[in-house]
Amino acid sequence: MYARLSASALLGLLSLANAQSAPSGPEAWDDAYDKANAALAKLSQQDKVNIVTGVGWEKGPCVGNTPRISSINYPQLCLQDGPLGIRFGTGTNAFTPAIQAGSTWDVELIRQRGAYLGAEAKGCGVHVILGPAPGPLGKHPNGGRNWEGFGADPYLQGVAASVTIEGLQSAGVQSTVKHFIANEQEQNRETMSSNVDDRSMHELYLWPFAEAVHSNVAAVMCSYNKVNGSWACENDKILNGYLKNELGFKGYVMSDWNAQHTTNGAANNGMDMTMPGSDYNGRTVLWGPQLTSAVNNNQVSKNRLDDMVRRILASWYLLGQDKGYPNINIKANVQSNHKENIRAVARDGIVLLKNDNGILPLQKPKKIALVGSAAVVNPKGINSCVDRGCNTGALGMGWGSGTTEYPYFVAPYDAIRARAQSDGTQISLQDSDSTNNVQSTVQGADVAIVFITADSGEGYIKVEGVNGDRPNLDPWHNGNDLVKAAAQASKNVIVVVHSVGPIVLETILAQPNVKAIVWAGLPSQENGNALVDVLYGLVSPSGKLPYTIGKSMSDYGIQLASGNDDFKEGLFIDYRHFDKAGIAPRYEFGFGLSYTNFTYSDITITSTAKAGAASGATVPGGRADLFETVATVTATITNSGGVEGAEVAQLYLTLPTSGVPETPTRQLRGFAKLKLAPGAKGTATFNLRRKDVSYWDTRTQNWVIPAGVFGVGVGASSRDLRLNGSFTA
Ligand SMILES: OC[C@H]1O[C@@H](O[C@H]2[C@H](O)[C@@H](O)[C@H](O[C@H]3[C@H](O)[C@@H](O)[C@H](O)O[C@@H]3CO)O[C@@H]2CO)[C@H](O)[C@@H](O)[C@@H]1O
Repeated sequence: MYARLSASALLGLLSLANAQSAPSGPEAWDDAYDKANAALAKLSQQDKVNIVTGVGWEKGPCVGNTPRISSINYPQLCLQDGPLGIRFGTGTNAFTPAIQAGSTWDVELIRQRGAYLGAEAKGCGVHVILGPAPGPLGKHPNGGRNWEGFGADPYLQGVAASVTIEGLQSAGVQSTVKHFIANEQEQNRETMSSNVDDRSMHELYLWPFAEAVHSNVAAVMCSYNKVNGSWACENDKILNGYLKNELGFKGYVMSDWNAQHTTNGAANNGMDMTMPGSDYNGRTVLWGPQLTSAVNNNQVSKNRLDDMVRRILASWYLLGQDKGYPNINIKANVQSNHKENIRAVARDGIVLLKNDNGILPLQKPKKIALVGSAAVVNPKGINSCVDRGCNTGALGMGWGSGTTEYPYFVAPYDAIRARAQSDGTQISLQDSDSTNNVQSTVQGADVAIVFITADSGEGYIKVEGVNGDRPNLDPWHNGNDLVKAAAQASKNVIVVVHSVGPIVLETILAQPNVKAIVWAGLPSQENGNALVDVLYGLVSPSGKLPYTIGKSMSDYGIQLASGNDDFKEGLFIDYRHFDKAGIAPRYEFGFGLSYTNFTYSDITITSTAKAGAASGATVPGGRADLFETVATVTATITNSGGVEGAEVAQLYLTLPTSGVPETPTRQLRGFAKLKLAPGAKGTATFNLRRKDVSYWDTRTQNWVIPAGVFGVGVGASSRDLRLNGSFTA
């Protein structure tokens, strides 16, 4: 269980004071279901079919729409992307992408991000926001849509998705967690089968969805791919088996856009709403009149249709959307002060990877050289590429349906120039990626800051030959050569990386004059401001990597599937693979430097964990006792350096080996971010729930706490465990 933290908590709590409280607890649904049942009794069969069928692609104000049902005052329902903002909005913000939010490891900042996005959605009359997206989980370091989620670990994804949903729904908006499930790559996503074993499904891919259901998420979006041979949107095992029965999901399942394949298969196997209701040409419609015929012919039961409608109406009532919800206006001006959260997430997600001789923070240099096209704003305009489908100028997010329009964009050059003016620093700028002029740009500068990028996105857009997933982990635009050229001309090179995911840094690290690497991730509209905050030491960097940076792509031990994917790596993705294979990463999962130092001391462990299987009633998310605390670990963190900073203390658990099938060496099971003044101490508290100390037993189909000794490691990264202890179950 994650621990609550002090960094940003106050800001978050103050800003949420006016928000509605999020629906919580299993009882939250009871009242909603009573209302839904009363409304259902007033509906004709045609009304019911209308509630479950989108009106067709581009036939309404939102990316997804269902018709108004006046007899129960049910509105034209508006479903809109996405995970970081209101797609196609003009008076909205472009929130920081989820991968950057994951990189902050700051629970309250992430919750606030959700609440602010929810407030913007509600202000636009959007009933259903299509996010968050903890699927893909990130098993492929080059997966095109990984940046839409929070990082390559189910626990981190689960915590971040949960608090995002709680934030969104506290604003009165229905949240949709997606893409369900095992949609890990863009290549062939609409034809392939993800063949996943039962244990990996539970311990990796289903985990964040279970946490989302536990947070009472209103909707789940089924994905394009097949799962173990049948389409995700008509897959009885995953929709009825896992989601509705095992996890006790009370909301509704909507299709990804055009992910439905058959009328009856989808209806009879657990899908509840079809989106957008037609294909992109408006020709093929699988529900609507077809569903009516199927019900009239008894191919789909009336009970099943009622169940779909009841789930959709219950979610609408759960969020209180039956009372005074704003009219739909995607163009409403709803930005408020939300850019403060966007800057904070962009800044606190920056990971300092290298800082030789304390070159950072900058101390009023006389002259700075800025090198690279990513230093400046896209010269064609900040929103010139549809769904951000280009990598031109400074990078703020990946591309695809999970993007939104930027209301403004502060590029690194804009923010550094403003700071330089007040410091009296001279700036020379090269806003191209050509190596020819680097020497002259850099000449006479105290430091040269080189900007490099890597981009990816959704497969319906191709950017510079990339069809969504990246073909390699190299920087784009000749980034290695650009850094080399700068390092030949300057003794003090700082590399700033804006990237959707890992880049292989070996060429860059081979340049002795590269003194610092600032992993600035995907900072959205506050790109430059966030960077200046860190470069100049207005804050100490406090982000930690939400994925592993390997020394080569082959070190990840995984390749995109060209046909079906048998998920042969099982549980061993990202750091779990590096640990098992004994491969030293370049920068490990959870790594990040600071301008100060933290020392770890005084670990305490108390446990009531007893070996055995989970039991008890099913609540949203699974059996009730899975969410009960069975062990508590505390550690003292001291800021032993000279400046204020925030540390993300991480807890990794090692299960007993005897009697348990092969399990990763260690797995993240808790984290706490503590903001500490120089000399100050704080306590990181990790509450481990039954689920956190269990494995999925495929034989008994249950979570089991194994008998034996559990290893507990607490530290600054997955490979820097400063305190160790154990407990026995
Ligand atoms: O937006 C809702 C969900 O849609 C999926 O992405 C789709 C995206 O929204 C849509 O704009 C895009 O449409 C293009 C279509 O694929 C292409 O064939 C046609 O030529 O052009 C269309 C317009 O650009 O299709 C996307 C799916 O392929 C997302 O997966 C999901 O996450 C969104 O929430």
